[in-house]
Amino acid sequence: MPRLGIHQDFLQDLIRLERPIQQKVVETIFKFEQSSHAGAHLEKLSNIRDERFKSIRIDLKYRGIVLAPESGDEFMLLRVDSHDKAYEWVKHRRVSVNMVTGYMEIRDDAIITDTIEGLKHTQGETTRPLFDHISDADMDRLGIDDQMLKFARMLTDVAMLEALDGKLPQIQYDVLFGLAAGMSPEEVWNDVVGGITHEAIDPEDLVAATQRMPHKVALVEGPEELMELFAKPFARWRVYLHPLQQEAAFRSYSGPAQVTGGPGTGKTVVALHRARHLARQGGRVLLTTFTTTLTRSLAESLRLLETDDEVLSRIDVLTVDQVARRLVDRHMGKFALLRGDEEKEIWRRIIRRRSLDFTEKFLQEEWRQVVLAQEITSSDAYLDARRIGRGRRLGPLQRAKVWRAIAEFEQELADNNYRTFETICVEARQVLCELDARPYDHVIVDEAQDLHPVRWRVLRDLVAERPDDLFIANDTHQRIYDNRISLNSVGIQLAGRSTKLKINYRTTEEILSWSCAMLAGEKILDLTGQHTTLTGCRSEVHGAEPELYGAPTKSAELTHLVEIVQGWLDAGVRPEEIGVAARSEMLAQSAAEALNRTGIDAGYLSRDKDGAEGQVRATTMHRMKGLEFRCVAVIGVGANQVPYANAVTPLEDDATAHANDLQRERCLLFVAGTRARERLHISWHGAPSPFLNLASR
Ligand SMILES: Nc1ncnc2c1ncn2[C@@H]1O[C@H](COP(=O)(O)OP(=O)(O)OP(=O)(O)O)[C@@H](O)[C@H]1O
Repeated sequence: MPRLGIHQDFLQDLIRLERPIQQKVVETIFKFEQSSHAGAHLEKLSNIRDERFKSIRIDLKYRGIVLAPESGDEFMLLRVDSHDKAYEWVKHRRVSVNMVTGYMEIRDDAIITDTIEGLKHTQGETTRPLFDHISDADMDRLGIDDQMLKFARMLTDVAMLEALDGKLPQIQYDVLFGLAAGMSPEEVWNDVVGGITHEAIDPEDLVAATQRMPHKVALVEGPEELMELFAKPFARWRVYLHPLQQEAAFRSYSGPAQVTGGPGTGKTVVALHRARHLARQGGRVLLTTFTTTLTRSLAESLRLLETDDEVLSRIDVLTVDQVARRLVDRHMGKFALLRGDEEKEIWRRIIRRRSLDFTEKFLQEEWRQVVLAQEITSSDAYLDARRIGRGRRLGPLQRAKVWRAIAEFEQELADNNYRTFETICVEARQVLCELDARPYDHVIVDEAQDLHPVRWRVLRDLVAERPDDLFIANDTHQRIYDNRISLNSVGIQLAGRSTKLKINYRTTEEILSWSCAMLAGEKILDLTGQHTTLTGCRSEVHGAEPELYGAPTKSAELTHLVEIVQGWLDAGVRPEEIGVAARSEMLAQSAAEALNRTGIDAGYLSRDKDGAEGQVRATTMHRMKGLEFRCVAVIGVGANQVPYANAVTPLEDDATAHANDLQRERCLLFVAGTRARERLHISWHGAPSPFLNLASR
């Protein structure tokens, strides 16, 4: 039976077709696949450059362009358009096989030849060629063929290259784009070309070329799946993975491994595919992340990816705290969870009783960031402990006083059978030590950059040390809490098992580069303690520049927000595709109220509550982490709100902590901005945040 696949590079055009035409495309594809003789559906085209292109009738007016190899049953749908436009598109197109990657490529031959001719006449002596630092040998090694080399050598600026996007063979375009963006040939090789085929390449064998690139061709299973692909283009990740994503998700690792990459590069997608892959092989998998909001979103995506209940039943999607709590509940009996306000009250009592010159926030953090993080259980160990980034310096006497306060706090927890999330984790490890077998075969962690060391230790103990035990998706540029750890310190050695993704699939290049500028110059460390950067992280989609707006007052800012959101809704964006983020809960709630007052249905996203269908989502910047929206408004980005003064240690108390806190606030704004797929609106009242000046410089 013939099969008609869809090439990913052309899917976007199919998605833009009107719904009734999409429906007819679906019917055509399935009629084609059910026929015993595919040729009967295909029509020969005259006066075209490459006769392997055929046409298929969609209806009276529309035609599809199909690539039909000389032999075999695998066909590929490339384009659907009105009769004349479809013909115009295919007239000068040529298909070839790249002699380095072995992949099939399609180009508009006429436009490339004409451009080369045109450039011959316009070239000045003084303009420096764009690629004069790249040798022919490197170009050849990266798969640039003769025609493209001629073209590349004539370019003097990247805009000339971008003008031909969609007309050039896609991977060669990406190679040139990467080199023009300053990537070295090695980086381009690793990131774009992604490997070399060791088979002999036959330039005429399109079937073999197509088989080498399964990630580029979707063979959809049935009409429903295809219609869904059209309706939810952002679910494309289910069928197409970049070769690096593919490699990271399906490889077998000899121990813990990680996938890193800037925002929107598909780390969560890799984590989801890996969870399914390991569960399909029979493993018990924990897919875990930071917040319950994120576990709900992961569970939803997982159900899109896998429909087999038996496979799904082998994957638990839980936060680390939920897993730890289950273990402690089951094996240690009931306890009372200490609420945040109750904990503060205990610290306050201790401070009063002991007449201490510390705030309850300081003691709380000292307990979490030093004592629990380093598993300190004695006064001597605390006196010797490293307190990097803890703000206020403590002399020996003060340390002794703090330790007494902490010991009293821990005693009070024990006496009253109280637990905090962190102490539950500590006890969960004791439970795990005594179990005969570990509960999971594989643990997959998403948004791992923010986990506290006590949670990392639980994760380490949930699975025995074995191949494919831990898989960690993270981006430390998006670290928004105070947990700077090195994995080595919690017994997790990556030993180079690491993949870095660079193509952003979520955000436009305009939004991405604006957001990245906010972190320029910041020294960010990865989970192994090495310096990491966002260099090379890029998007291939372009759109509007982020909009910035300063209002005189908070109420004027909210009025403007309502207008912006209304504008997006009027343009056809669905309410749940709009996110509003603020630094404080209060402002995010005010935004939801302001929208509701004008008749726009908006809901506040909290720990326990997602927004409902048909509602604009408003929430804190923290809670935006890991989510995405078509349009995002980040509000309250004023000098008095971002950075948030209470979250920043004064410079005079501790310069390191001060710098760390400022960096974290910057990362927070970066996270909020990079949630936007198409439109980003940033506003403030009063003076703008100093971070914005830096970002727009
Ligand atoms: N191979 C792909 N093809 C098409 N879309 C993709 C692909 N990989 C990821 N995406 C889409 O890109 C967006 C971002 O993916 P994902 O959330 O996995 O990125 P991330 O790296 O985890 O992001 P962040 O760190 O910012 O939370 C999603 O809409 C996802 O569906």
